[in-house]
Amino acid sequence: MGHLNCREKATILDRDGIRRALTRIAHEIIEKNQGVDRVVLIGIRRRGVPLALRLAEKIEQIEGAEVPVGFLDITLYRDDLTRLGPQPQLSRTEVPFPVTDQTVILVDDVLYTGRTVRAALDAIMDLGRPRAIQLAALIDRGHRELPIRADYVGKNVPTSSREIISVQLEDIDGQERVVILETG
Ligand SMILES: O=P(O)(O)OC[C@H]1O[C@H](OP(=O)(O)OP(=O)(O)O)[C@H](O)[C@@H]1O
Ligand SMILES: O=c1cc[nH]c(=O)[nH]1
Repeated sequence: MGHLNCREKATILDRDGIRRALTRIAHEIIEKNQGVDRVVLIGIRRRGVPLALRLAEKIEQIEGAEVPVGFLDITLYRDDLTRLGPQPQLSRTEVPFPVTDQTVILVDDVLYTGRTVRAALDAIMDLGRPRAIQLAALIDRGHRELPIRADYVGKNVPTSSREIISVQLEDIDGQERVVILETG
């Protein structure tokens, strides 16, 4: 990733680590929901998308049931971009199934302040009335600014605010790892 003036500090997860974390989360999703009847996955672009697809694949392998996967691009909903004014259109959003009465599992790579998730909740509420919304994050790095927590976490990583978590996935980045970068 193109983070300027960043020093790589440590690898948090390698390829196997990411795979194992997703396998565990897939099992936890099935257990918490007593199966996946009326469960749908929605990945937040960009890296929540391949993560949601991988979870769906694992759930199908474990449970033998297909779980619908949708995608949400919430950039225009972020409450720190209000200078742009109201935007009538969500770009590249695809949720081709009803969310009403479904348990929606939001999937993202990093949970930080919680602002992206708050915006995603707004976007989902605009689509219908889910039975419940749960959150899966590959990395929870702390520093929440809103009362939001994840139901499923790949790895909790205590960070300072000068650090950046960089999730790199084969599908987008050509390699598979999670690293911690130090800025400044
Ligand atoms: O909890 P938050 O403070 O909202 O941070 C988490 C979000 O930040 C990242 O996206 P970012 O906007 O950096 O874009 P990217 O996915 O292109 O890196 C990450 O993918 C999460 O969606
Ligand atoms: O460290 C961070 C914070 C937000 N989003 C990321 O991808 N990394």
